Amino acid sequence: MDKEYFLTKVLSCWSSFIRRVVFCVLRVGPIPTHIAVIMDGNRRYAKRKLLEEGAGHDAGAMALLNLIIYCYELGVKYITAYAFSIDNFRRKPSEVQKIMDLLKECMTVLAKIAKHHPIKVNFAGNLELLNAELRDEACKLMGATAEYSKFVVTICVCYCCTDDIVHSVEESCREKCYYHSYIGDSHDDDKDDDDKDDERHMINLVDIEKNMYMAVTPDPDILIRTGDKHRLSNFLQWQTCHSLLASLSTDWPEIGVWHLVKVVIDFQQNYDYFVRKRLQQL
Ligand SMILES: CC(C)=CCC/C(C)=C/CC/C(C)=C/COP(=O)(O)OP(=O)(O)O
Repeated sequence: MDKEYFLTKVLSCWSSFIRRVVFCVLRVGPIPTHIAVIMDGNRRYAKRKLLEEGAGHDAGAMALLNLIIYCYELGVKYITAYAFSIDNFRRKPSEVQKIMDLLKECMTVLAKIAKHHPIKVNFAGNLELLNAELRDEACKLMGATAEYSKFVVTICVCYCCTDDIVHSVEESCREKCYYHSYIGDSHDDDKDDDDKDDERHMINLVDIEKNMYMAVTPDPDILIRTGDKHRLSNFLQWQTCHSLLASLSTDWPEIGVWHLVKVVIDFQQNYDYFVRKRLQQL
């Protein structure tokens, strides 16, 4: 056997063994239910490594797939990734095309994984903005994995949180208008009935949250942003008001298992806060 191949195999078995041991130890404490990620720093990584720009996105896609596997092994139930914002359409056409090609490749890989593991795949965002072929692929994958619930991967494409809010308010208005025209106005003079009627026509928090693209997942416990930037970039700001923000200086393609471990330890050290906030929301 080739010596180099043998050494790589031994190292990979060893690191997978260490990872499993560390995950066992982490599982003694609370494990976050939902981790969301802003994958920043792909182009800077490519530049630093003297690679073509697209190679940074390739490495970023690989890093995402690895993180999905680590989260699955650790027992995190939901992972959500910001793959492409509506604003990203303003980037160079070649870069937009590169990310769309990677999206297609990721769909193929996730579809293969879902054949052997109960993984549900969601795409959140305005999918109307995708080309028809990608949109069909996305819908097919969502349909094929809809029954699974053990582990949920959500890829945010053509997504912006402000767009999600506007879309949800529009959807809620449509529902209420439908209700209004279907039930009809009450014509009696009873003030109590009128007040109840008004309430039924008003949009409330439950309507808005129910109609958001992200309604398929609970709010994230942790939001990780790489690339040494400390902003939300229009990603899940509605859903992250009580989330732990982990801003990492590493570029996305270099995120690894030890970053995940560190972030989860941070979550465990702040766990009382999350429990308190959750109880207040009930
Ligand atoms: C599912 C899927 C398609 C994932 C793989 C591709 C991937 C990592 C997409 C992220 C795209 C993006 C616009 C990242 C922002 O960082 P940037 O690249 O603009 O980095 P910079 O801050 O260095 O410019």
